[in-house]
Amino acid sequence: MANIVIIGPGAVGLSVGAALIDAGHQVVFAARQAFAQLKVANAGEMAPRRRATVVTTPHALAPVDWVLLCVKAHQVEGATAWLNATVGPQTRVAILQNGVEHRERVTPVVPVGTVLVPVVVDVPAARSEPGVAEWRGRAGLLTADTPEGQAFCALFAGSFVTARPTPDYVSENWKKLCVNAPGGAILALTGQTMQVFHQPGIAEIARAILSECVAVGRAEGAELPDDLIEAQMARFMAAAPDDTNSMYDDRAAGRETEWDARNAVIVRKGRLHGLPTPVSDLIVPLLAAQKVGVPG
Ligand SMILES: NC(=O)C1=CN([C@@H]2O[C@H](COP(=O)(O)OP(=O)(O)OC[C@H]3O[C@@H](n4cnc5c(N)ncnc54)[C@H](OP(=O)(O)O)[C@@H]3O)[C@@H](O)[C@H]2O)C=CC1
Ligand SMILES: CC(C)(CO)C(=O)C(=O)O
Repeated sequence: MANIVIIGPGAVGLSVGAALIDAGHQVVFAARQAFAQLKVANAGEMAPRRRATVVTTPHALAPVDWVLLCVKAHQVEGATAWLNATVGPQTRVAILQNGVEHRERVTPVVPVGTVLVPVVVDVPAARSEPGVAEWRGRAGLLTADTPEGQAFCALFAGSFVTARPTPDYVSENWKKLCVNAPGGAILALTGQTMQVFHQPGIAEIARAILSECVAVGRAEGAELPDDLIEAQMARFMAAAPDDTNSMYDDRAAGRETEWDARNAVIVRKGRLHGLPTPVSDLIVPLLAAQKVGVPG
C-alpha cells in the first residue's frame, strides 16, 4: 500500500483516485473545496460507494510516497504550496496532464532532484460537482519504461485503470498531442461539439493543425507514421456528434483553457526547429483572447 496525494480532484484526478482506492492505497485528495464522498463511474454505470479523504489546506499534509499532479497545465504554479507540503526526498511526482512539456512545467516548482513521472492520460472524463466524475469507456495511462514509470503503473494493479510503460514515450506523447491540438482548439473556438468537424472547411483546418503537430513532433524525435494524419482525421469524423473534450468543457464553463500547452507549444517548438506553423500562428492568439469568466 502506498500513501498518495492527488493534487487537483477534477475529472482525471477523481477518476484515477477512485482506481487507486480500489487498488488498496491510502489516497488523500488535495482540494480547494471539500467533499465527503467519491462518486466515480464509467458512463452509464452505478458509482460504487467510496469514502474520500480530502484536505483543503496544505498545512494538513506531510511528504508521501507518491504525488499525482492532476491540475490543468496552466494551474501548476498555483499548486506550489501543495507540492511544498507533500514532496520530500523519497516522494515521486507523477504528472497527469496533456501537452508534451510535463517536465519543463513542473521542474521549477519541486525541489531539485525530485523524481518526475510524466504520464500520457487516455481517460476521457468530466467532473460535474466536487467529488463526482464520470469517465467514458476507457481509462488508460502511459509512462516511459523506466523503473519509476513501472512503479507508477504497478500502483493501478487490480483497478479499472490500465497503466503501462511504453518503450517510446516521446512518440506516444506526441500522438496524444495530435488528438488534443486540433480537437481542443476547434471545439473551444467554435463552442460546438464534435459535429462541427462536418461543417464546411473545419476538417481542413483540423488537418492543417495536425500536419503542423506531426512535423514539429518529428523534429522533436517522435516517430509519427505517415498515415497518422488521415487515421486521426477519420477518428474525428467518426466521433459521436455530441462528443466533447476538456477544452470544450473549460470554454463552456468560462474557464481558462489549455491553449498554451496544447497549441502554443506547436508554435514554440516549431520556431526552435525553423518549421513554419501558419495555422497554429493564427489560432493561438484567438484562443488566448477568449474571455475567462464568460462562458462560450
Ligand atoms: N478531462 C479529460 O477528459 C482529460 C483530461 N486530460 C488532461 O488531464 C489534466 C487534468 O484535466 P481535468 O481533470 O480534465 O481538469 P479539471 O479542470 O477537471 O481538474 C483540475 C482540478 O484541479 C483543481 N485545482 C486547480 N488548481 C488547484 C490548486 N491550486 N489547488 C488545488 N486544486 C486545484 C481544480 O479545482 P477547482 O475545481 O477548484 O477549480 C480541479 O478540481 C489536464 O492537463 C487535461 O488536459 C487528459 C485526458 C483526458
Ligand atoms: C478526452 C480527450 C482525448 C479528448 O481530446 C482529451 O484528452 C481531453 O478532453 O482533454
